[in-house]
Amino acid sequence: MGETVITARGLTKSFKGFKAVDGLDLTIERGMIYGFLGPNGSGKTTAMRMLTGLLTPSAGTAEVLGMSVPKDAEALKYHIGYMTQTFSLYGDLTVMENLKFMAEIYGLPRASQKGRISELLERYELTELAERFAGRMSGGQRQRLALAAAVLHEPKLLFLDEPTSAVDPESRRHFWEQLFDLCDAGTSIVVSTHFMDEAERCHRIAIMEAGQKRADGSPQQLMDAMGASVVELEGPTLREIRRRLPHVEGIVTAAQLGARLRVLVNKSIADPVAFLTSRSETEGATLIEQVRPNLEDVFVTSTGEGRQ
Ligand SMILES: Nc1ncnc2c1ncn2[C@@H]1O[C@H](COP(=O)(O)OP(=O)(O)OP(=O)(O)O)[C@@H](O)[C@H]1O
Repeated sequence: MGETVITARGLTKSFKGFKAVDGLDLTIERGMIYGFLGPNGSGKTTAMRMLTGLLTPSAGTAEVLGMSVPKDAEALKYHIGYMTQTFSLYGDLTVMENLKFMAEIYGLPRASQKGRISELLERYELTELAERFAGRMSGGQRQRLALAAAVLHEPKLLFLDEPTSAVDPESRRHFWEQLFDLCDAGTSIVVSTHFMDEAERCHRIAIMEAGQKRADGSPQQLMDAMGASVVELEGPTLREIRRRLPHVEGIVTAAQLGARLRVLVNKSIADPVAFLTSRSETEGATLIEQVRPNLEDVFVTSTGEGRQ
């Protein structure tokens, strides 16, 4: 096993008796992009805020970069970067002023500030925008500025809370390339998302639901270990089949995707295609074939909708 950057045991946060994060165990290794995948309210932000030392856990322990949080939060802040869900820089300061301000906050030596800021302006395509007020920038530009600010002090560990929720797919792809560059240069990254395609890019993910971790592993491991087979059906009567199937024992879920019905069949059924073909509920189907699982299937089988 590699060096560990985060270890959490039983991490819990209650707000007036409501457990936003409930007994979270985590082991995150260095050099990894680790994703929290979960719907709104599943506890991703709360977990991150505890791991950055900003929020005191109600129970459990966490060690981040060898420091105990929240006790060592002050020292930890110089070694981590945190990009929050909402833009946290100053709209009425320019790009340059924002970065200079952050450089002061992080205590970057004056002599190296200028060089580091120009390097980041260049890397994140902000040089031309240096005098623009941050409040006047597009979603994608703001996101690049927020990332530049979060890595100004060359943190060893970077937390990104739903970083691409407000940007278009092209900017999102570009942003992920930048994350892989950072990762390649030795930065470990923890990122939260509710996008499946984004989670699929992570080296490892935790699937979160109602404050608890439902699954943990690489996307491939999770797909391989899934407790269901995936079968797709075609035919003119898909909506009827869709209505009938959920009542059949052994069917986990059925959902239409374009011209196909995607059906998750419990792994206990050895030949899912033969099983579905023999059922009267699939009458009218012109094609029944097994396909490869994707992360959304894993998500469905490990969260409330599909858990047995
Ligand atoms: N300060 C707080 N006081 C009370 N309840 C809170 C507080 N912070 C979070 N919660 C609740 O805890 C739950 C988890 O919230 P959290 O923001 O961690 O989820 P999330 O997965 O990050 O979702 P989102 O994407 O919406 O931020 C939610 O039900 C939320 O309303």
